[in-house]
Amino acid sequence: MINKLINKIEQLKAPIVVGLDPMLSYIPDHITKKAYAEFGENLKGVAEAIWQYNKDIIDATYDLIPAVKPQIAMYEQFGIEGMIAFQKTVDYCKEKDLVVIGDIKRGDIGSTSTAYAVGHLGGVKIGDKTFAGFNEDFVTVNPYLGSDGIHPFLDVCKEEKKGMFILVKTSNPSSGEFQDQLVDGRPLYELVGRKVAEWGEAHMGDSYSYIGAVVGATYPEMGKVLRRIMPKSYILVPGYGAQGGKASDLAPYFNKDGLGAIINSSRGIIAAYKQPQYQQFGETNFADASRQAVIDMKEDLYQSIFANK
Ligand SMILES: O=C(O)c1cc(=O)[nH]c(=O)n1[C@@H]1O[C@H](COP(=O)(O)O)[C@@H](O)[C@H]1O
Repeated sequence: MINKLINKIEQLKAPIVVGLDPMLSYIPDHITKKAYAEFGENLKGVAEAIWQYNKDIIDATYDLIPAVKPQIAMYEQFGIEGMIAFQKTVDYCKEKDLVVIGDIKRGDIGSTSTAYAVGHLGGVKIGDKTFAGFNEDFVTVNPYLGSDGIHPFLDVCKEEKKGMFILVKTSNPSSGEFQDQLVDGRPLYELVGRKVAEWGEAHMGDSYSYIGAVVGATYPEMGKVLRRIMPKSYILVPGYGAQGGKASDLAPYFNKDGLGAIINSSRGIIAAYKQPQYQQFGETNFADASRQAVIDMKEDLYQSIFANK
């Protein structure tokens, strides 16, 4: 799957992931009204609205982007109905040939991690048939329980030819509270980065490992160091746009081959119509605003990162 992701990034010249993090407050009235009329003003109605909103955004952007990252919490908050919307979104994106990164941030004791890995990347055998669960292509994984929480994911990734992005240095303001603590004189995130590189070397695609890392766009200095520590790991970079990460800071996340990083934007794309620069699209044409925001992000990254290389 890492080979497919890289091929698509190269083909489209777009190291971009659109984060599908729907919030009820982003969904235009015409969509919620229709969904409520059909399914009621309840969780089923909300889930239908989320699904229709996602579908319109996917239809408007899928030809420009290699990958999407649905964030499971945004669906989980609506209970089982939200999870059905999550599954419909994953399936639809796969129909559109997008690489799907399930942002699930899991990681637990070994036996529990196995269940997470099977549920999201693998399948369960019932009788003589195997049934896939959510069936994403990649997931995000939290390594801070230690390697027994990671190994089950490594095994399932190898078997299913899928991949994962392991949290190394997260984009949020308090990420340093624990991740920057010094261990033998080096920050903890570096130690985790070294482990990601080590796991990655044993799980290589053609040129990059299918074991990647998450490093926030908001910490470019650390991104530079981590790029060197994990040369063969793809870096998923959240924090561009809504969290203040700037394209001009992102060059160090890429390798000399112009590859090695993929930049996520969620609110900046899916709720673009709410931003002043896309106001002219209006609420009705929210998906066209998202398309324009993807085009602008691609240009922004190109000008800042690749134009002078
Ligand atoms: O794993 C992630 O994707 C992630 C890691 C991280 O360090 N920071 C971070 O923001 N994310 C996710 O990336 C997305 C960022 O959303 P926006 O800030 O709206 O672009 C959310 O889904 C976050 O959960």
